[in-house]
Amino acid sequence: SDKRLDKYPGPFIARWTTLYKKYFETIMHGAWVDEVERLHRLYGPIVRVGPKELHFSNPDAYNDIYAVGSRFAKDPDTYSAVTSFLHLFGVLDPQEALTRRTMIQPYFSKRSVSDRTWLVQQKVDQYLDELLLKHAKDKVPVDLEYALRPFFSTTIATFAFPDLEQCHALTTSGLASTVTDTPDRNTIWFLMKNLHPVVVKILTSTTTRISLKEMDALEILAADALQSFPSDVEETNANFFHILLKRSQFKRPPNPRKWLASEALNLKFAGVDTTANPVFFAIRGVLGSHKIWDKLTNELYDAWPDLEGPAPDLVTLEKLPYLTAVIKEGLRLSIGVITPMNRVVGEDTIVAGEYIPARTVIGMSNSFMHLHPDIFPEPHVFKPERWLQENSQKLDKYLVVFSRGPRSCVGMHFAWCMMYLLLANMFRKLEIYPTSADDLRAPFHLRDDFVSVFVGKSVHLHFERKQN
Ligand code: HEM
Repeated sequence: SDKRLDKYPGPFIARWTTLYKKYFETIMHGAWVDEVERLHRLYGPIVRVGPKELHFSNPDAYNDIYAVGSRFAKDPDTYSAVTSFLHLFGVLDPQEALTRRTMIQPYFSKRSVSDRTWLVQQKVDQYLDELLLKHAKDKVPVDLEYALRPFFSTTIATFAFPDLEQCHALTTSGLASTVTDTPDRNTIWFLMKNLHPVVVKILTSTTTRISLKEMDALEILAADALQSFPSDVEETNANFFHILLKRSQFKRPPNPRKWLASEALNLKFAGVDTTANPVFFAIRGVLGSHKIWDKLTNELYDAWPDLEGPAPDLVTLEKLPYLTAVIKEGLRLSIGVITPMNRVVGEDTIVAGEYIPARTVIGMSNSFMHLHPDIFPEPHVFKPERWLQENSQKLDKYLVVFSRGPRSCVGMHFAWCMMYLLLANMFRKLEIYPTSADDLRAPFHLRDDFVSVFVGKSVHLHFERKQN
């Protein structure tokens, strides 16, 4: 036990062992954040939740821990499931991460996303056609909880590799499609974090099998890119690997083929569940209230009166206030990464006005921001209107779904682009028929598996094409 932290209140057992936390993470199926909430009600705004670990609940602490200027490293224990991978997300050291982010960011910049929006629109069109074909009124309804993930998985892969079909080695080996495939659920984080790797491999055999095949495919793509580097491909036509290689010319991580493949695999790990969850909450919330549903469809109708004409571009959609509020509300309720993204204090420091000694592990779950009843009254209710009041802009600083600062999400603009296009097209082009209105308003719970997992009644839908 670390005596320097004795002044912070918390359960006695947590002073001595991390098993207290592990018990809630694993045996209690991801109930750690629920327990932390209970502890804050009992002990106040700073709780000692482990021998070296403090959790904060006051919104002021969030900026101190995560925002611009934060120089804390990621906590090796929290991220142990990913530190053996070669991708950026698994990098703990802030300096190393800074260098690695400059290699990846250009591909996901606002400009680059705007240049590649047509790829997303193409995927949205294909996806809606598929929904209409498979889930028309006389067919089985779609289970929305599972139906969104494949869309994001294919769209992310296509966005990263628009030229996938031109890789001869992949198309002839039949491996090309594994890049766009997705396992049912992307992660079993706490299993990966807390069990021996061999046991994990056996237990997660489906995920592992698909990921391994996908890794093979990505390594072939990587070898291709390495062979043709330096390439004369223009930036707008470049794939993710071309940009990574260009930006890492002078200092490249060792084993470039494996590094590139790992970086690409992580895009799905980082981008599929995280984006599918808010879209699920947005659709569920809109369909759950006729008032909200009407407002959204009217706004979309005004922006896109003639369905025969082209879909509105991203810039137009970004200016639609109600659609934007619907997405923000989806993001807020989904929480994003729900687990406290723990950081290690390098030198003695001040957080939320308190002196914190070096080597302390500190963190704050996004849920303490997104579900704060003083900031978001009736926090569990889907209310786009809360983002549309006078002074609502001040709420934006409490929406921390992409986290903040030097380790915040690099795929943020791309995620917004996918959410705008999918939701606008879905609600403008499709008549949507939920099979049960009650299911849309049933209580739900969020399980912590790093990214939040919805536990509640799913949403089942039929579709028809709107005539105009
Ligand atoms: C709404 C959807 C998304 C949410 C809520 C989200 C949220 C986050 C959060 C909270 C982090 C920081 C994690 C941490 O510190 O442990 C993060 C990192 C990251 N995200 Fe996202 N993300 C989303 C979509 C995406 C997409 C679509 C991509 C790319 C395809 C992406 C790529 C990444 C990468 C590469 C990192 C690692 C950054 C680093 O380690 O410095 N994300 N994301």
